Amino acid sequence: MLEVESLACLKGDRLLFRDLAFRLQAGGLLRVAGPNGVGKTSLLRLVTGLALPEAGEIRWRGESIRRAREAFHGDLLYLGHAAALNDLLSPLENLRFACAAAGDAVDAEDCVQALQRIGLADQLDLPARVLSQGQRRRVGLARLFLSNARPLWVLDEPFTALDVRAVADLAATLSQHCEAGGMVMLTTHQDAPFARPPEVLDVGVFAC
Ligand SMILES: Nc1ncnc2c1ncn2[C@@H]1O[C@H](COP(=O)(O)OP(=O)(O)OP(=O)(O)O)[C@@H](O)[C@H]1O
Repeated sequence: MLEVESLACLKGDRLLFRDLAFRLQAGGLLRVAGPNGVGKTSLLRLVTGLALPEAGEIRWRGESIRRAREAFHGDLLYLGHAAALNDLLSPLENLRFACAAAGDAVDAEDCVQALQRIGLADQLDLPARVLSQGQRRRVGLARLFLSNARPLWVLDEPFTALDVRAVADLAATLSQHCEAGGMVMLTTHQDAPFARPPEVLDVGVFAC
């Protein structure tokens, strides 16, 4: 379980939010909501340990993520809002590099299958610089198919630039991960056809 208590976030000299709290249990799907600039991405960066909170505590399986950092990161998949691709490399090379950097032992065939499932069968070997925005987004999302062993998925705007069919497919993939006992925390400004409606955490409620 992911537990967040009394969280406060400082950006520069501005307190974005404080006293933010929530729990995410096995099978849970949490949508982080709120207007532009309220602090949704900032919250995800705190929860993933990429940034430090001004106050508060984040626990994973009952342990502070600061103390149990390695175990936490082994259980976590974080996809940021920008597709971090090397434009000179192909989708296949980018995906293999991302998996290797995260310490996931996946072979080339696994990566090919993941890219085919995400709809990039015809773009496997093109340089990433020629991909459309939606295709770039899909390269990052292909990691979902290689990350079932990681229970906690934290995704920043995963639906951005996807077409209607891809939005539906992604919503189904996230729903399946939750049904299998995983957890998903995501930001999005659009509705998606999840199997069950997500819980909503409105960051605006905690804004300063
Ligand atoms: N150094 C700084 N000083 C003051 N405010 C800052 C500083 N850095 C970032 N901010 C503010 O912190 C907030 C961070 O926004 P964040 O990206 O977390 O918002 P968001 O809710 O994800 O927005 P969006 O919906 O647009 O993606 C923004 O309002 C931004 O202007």
